[in-house]
Amino acid sequence: MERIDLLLTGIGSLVTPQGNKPCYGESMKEVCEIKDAVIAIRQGRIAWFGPASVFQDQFAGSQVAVKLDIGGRLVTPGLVDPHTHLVHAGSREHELALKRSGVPYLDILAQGGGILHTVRSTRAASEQELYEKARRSLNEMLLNGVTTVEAKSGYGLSLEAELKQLRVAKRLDATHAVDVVSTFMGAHAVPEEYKGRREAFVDAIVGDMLPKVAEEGLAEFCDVFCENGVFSVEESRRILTEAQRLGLRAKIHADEIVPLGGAELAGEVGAVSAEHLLAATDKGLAALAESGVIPVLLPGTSFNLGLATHARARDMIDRYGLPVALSTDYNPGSCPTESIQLIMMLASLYLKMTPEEILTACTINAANALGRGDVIGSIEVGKCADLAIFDAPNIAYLPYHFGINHTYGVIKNGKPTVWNRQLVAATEEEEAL
Ligand SMILES: N=CN[C@@H](CCC(=O)O)C(=O)O
Ligand SMILES: [Zn+2]
Repeated sequence: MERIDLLLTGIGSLVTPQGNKPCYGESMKEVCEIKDAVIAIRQGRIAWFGPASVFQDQFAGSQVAVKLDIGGRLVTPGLVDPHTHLVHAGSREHELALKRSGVPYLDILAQGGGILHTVRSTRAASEQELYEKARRSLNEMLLNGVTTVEAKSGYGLSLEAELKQLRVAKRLDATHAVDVVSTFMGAHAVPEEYKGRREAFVDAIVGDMLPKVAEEGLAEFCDVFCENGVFSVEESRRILTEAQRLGLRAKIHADEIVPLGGAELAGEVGAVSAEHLLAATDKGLAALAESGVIPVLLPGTSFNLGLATHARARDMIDRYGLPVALSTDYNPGSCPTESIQLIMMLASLYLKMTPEEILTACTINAANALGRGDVIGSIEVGKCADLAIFDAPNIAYLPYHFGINHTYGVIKNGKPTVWNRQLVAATEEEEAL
């Protein structure tokens, strides 16, 4: 083999889904496991992986720049978090007592709290303040084994404030080791100045915000909170269709609280993903399956909202053959956690997903929910060398031993960015310069 930049040896167990495409239904269980493995990395990409004995036989004489012994630990693809509200200011712990006393999420929003509280803080914050806060969250995610994350806007709800959020996400993508994929979500709530003038706000999204976001290349996706009292199916259709016309791909916060028909709309417009889906009907799930829409499930949100029901992952996988993905939904209201490992545990507990399905949902299916299945999400020759190293003997151990961080190391584009549980100094390129 040509020169190897980094050789990872002593991998106790390498576990990965296979291929670039989403894994549908039953195939979510079909992960590949190699014990006593080696991964060779060249120019940030995976050059070879397989059993150590085969490496010894075939490439023993290769020139290796750096060799790292993984010490018998578990290696998986870097985890992908495909649904977060990463960039925002402030927090909402003052709403905790209200929430715990049983006031519903949508009532808090209708009273001007919830998302609208975060909109006020985010509008008041400087770009640098937003950047610093989101950077700390990204560090937490990286320490959890995450190497790519999606970030939605939607706490600006005015042209300037939405652009401000999206510019911060773009800057983070350029400066932080974790890749940040941007989604424009101007349709996250109707802002106070448009109270009683919903149509005018949708006009502003379609007429002012979307064209500017597209022109400045600030987002790849467009998302809408399609929910009772937030945006109707008709309004969501109008926004997403216009976004698609401008080259953005569609995502939908669909059927989170009531079965409004968001899943059906996702199928109709050919959305890349439909997210939440707690209340999705059978018709809605069939529509996802027919159109190849990826369901992104967020068990941290139903858990933290104290709901008695969770998304029907078993039906989605077993009956509809859907390619389920998982995500934190990190946001300051319904799910203030950066911990994808907590989500793995909740997916096991509440969604009854197996460890293999959970790994697939957090890697190749999540990568496809971001349109990146060809470059990340599985350990394949030629793909980005994005890897998570866990202090765990096998993948079942991750949801089993809960409430701690199992990450020992993270390799991003072939470089160690977390090692021995610590961020490596050059994780943020800006600071390294
Ligand atoms: N449901 C809508 N949006 C977010 C919550 C945002 C917030 O409460 O600040 C979600 O996905 O859960
Ligand atoms: Zn969300």
